[in-house]
Amino acid sequence: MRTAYSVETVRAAERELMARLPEGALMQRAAAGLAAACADVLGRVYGSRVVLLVGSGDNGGDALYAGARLARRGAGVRAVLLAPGRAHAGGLAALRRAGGSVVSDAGGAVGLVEQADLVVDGIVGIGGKGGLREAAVPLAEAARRGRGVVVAVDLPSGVDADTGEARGTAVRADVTVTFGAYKPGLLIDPGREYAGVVRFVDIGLGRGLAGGTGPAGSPRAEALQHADVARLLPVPGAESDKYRRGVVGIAAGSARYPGAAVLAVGGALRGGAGAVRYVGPAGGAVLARYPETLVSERGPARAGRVQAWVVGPGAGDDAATVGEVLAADVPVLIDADGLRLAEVGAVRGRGLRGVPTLMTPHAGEAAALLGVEREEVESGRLAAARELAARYEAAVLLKGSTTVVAEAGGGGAVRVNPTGTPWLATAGSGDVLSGLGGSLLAAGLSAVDAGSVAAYLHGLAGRFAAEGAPVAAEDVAGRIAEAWRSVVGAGV
Ligand SMILES: NC(=O)C1=CN([C@@H]2O[C@H](COP(=O)(O)OP(=O)(O)OC[C@H]3O[C@@H](n4cnc5c(N)ncnc54)[C@H](O)[C@@H]3O)[C@@H](O)[C@H]2O)[C@@H](O)CC1
Ligand SMILES: [K+]
Repeated sequence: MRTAYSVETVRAAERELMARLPEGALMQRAAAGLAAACADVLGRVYGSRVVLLVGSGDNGGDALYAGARLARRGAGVRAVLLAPGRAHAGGLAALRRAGGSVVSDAGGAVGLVEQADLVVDGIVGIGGKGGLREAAVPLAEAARRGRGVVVAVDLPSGVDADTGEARGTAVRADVTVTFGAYKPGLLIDPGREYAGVVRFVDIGLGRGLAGGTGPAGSPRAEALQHADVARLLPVPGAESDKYRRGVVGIAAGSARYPGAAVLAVGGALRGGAGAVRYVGPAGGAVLARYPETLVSERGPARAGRVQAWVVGPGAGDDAATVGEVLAADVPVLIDADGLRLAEVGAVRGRGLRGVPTLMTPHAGEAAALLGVEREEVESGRLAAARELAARYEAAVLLKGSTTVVAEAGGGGAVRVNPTGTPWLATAGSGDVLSGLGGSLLAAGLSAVDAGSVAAYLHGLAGRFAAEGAPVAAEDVAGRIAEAWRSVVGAGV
């Protein structure tokens, strides 16, 4: 599991560690890791042109000390000071001693940045408030246009460490070297995208973080890795028959949208449930594609036993079916039209009774439910998912460039999916995901586990299907088994 901690928690752990170490030791650890990463991306340090963008805090200090190390190895290092007079004094002296030089006119440094082999972004780190200040914007833009590699110190300047929000311009890094702990903003878009490849440098915070208690001490975001997913996947025992493996009911599709039902069933069949029961007006289309489906002519309440329901994909305006499904005392996944048709009170009531519900909106649907603009959800995914999870007392999987999963009530760490691909933004791909998630719910996974495992497999399947080209939702469904095998094959 890759875990990310809030700034507050990281700071507390740093304080605890600093009290036990000689002054400046932590910064030296950070700078050594940063310099090593810079040397790696440069390949050849000697003779390379390095420009440091240096702000007024310790983030700039890290950049200056790392710059000194590179200068000692023969790089030409120049530091552009965004706040001359407030730059880290020790770091500045170290750089000068190592033969580096200082440029105090930030405005005149654009050309230098464009021509550099390496630009080190030490403008702000976890102490950053708001977006990049005005003076830094032309430099961030020059770094992006320029020919060199951009390495961000701790996190790309302009990105909010706790949320991944980027207000206005932010530095676009190729590599981010982060210290002590991942920050949520490195796992969640848009921050994740600005960060590029994230390299972790252990500065010894582990004990402070692990010892933290209460909400401040626990991780704020976590990303499953192969081994975590492998542990969560349902495995049929020798004595399992199809009913013990769970039956998932799919109440989806309409005369107008039969395809949504077919895709949801396609996802569900690959998700580990023993059988898939379909309820709705698209039974003919479903059977034509998946003859193994148990098709019922009756409504959800009389369709026969299921261990979980999926309701909503392509459901049109069938509020009665949504209400019937929500009244069942089994886990329910609500997607697409179902989200609009589900009454808040009915969903909350389930949560308060302890019956799991997983809602799977994309940003537009989440915005409609929250009564805000879509952009607001996209730029603050973590907050939006938590807010919905609190309002509905349900787990919320917010689909998008980074899919995030918040637990019912909105507290706890938010799961962030690391496997997505932009090619998954294709019609019907969400229907496959909902079937897959429902199947995992029926197999007994909790709402958060079912959602995050479904997103993980779906993302991997999407990557396998796409291989750099557009992909159809059917193709994604068809590669889920391969994704499953690759996760299990990686070993636990
Ligand atoms: N505290 C520690 O023990 C360690 C800190 N480290 C580094 O220190 C960083 C945190 O240092 P600081 O707490 O000094 O904070 P930062 O260096 O992140 O930024 C704070 C400074 O930037 C200014 N500032 C805030 N928002 C700004 C904005 N939007 N644009 C421009 N300037 C802005 C503030 O006035 C303040 O002077 C970490 O991100 C990490 O890089 C590392 O050296 C490891 C050890
Ligand atoms: K930075």
